[in-house]
Amino acid sequence: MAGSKRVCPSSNIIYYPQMAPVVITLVTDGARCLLARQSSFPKGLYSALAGFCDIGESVEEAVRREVAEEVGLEVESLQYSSSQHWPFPNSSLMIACHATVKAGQTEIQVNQKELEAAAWFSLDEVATALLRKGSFLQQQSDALPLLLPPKLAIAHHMIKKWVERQTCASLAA
Ligand SMILES: NC(=O)C1=CN([C@@H]2O[C@H](COP(=O)(O)OP(=O)(O)OC[C@H]3O[C@@H](n4cnc5c(N)ncnc54)[C@H](OP(=O)(O)O)[C@@H]3O)[C@@H](O)[C@H]2O)C=CC1
Repeated sequence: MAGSKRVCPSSNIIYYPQMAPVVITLVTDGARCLLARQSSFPKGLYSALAGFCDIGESVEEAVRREVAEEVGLEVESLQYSSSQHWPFPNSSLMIACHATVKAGQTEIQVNQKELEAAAWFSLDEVATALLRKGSFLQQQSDALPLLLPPKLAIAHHMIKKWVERQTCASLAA
């Protein structure tokens, strides 16, 4: 709510709600997109790379740092996509970007402290995963295909946008 604040009745100090900026990046090498998972994710679920911005960083710097830290890749170019308020664990402003790495420099080095796995996925694999019917929770089972974040998450919409762009590009080619 705009203008939210609390005033301490004894000191009159005003406290405004805090919000943490988070960059979330969908990395592509031009043909594939990079998705990653943490061990805390439901089985089979992969998402875009996310991380809290550090103090003093621009969005561009945060994207480049997070991609380098989490998967050891250098971002060649990046483009802002969209944003979302995200209430978990505390209020975050998710800032979504699409990033491209150089075609010849795509070897992933997974940072095991942050991620359980990361991999490149083809347009077919991601498009098929997006089309799967049924709720996200109902899809959890032992033999799992690729699962993607639910529609309420900005990650879902970034992945969908990438599939749409790639599909248009491949039809035009
Ligand atoms: N809406 C969407 O589509 C998606 C949203 N997200 C959200 O993005 C956020 C970041 O993702 P991810 O890095 O994977 O998250 P994690 O929950 O893995 O957080 C990583 C670590 O960042 C540190 N940290 C730095 N600043 C903060 C802060 N202001 N608040 C909390 N922790 C902080 C904490 O480390 P320490 O405890 O060592 O201080 C934390 O454990 C999460 O809130 C996640 O829910 C992620 C993916 C998709």
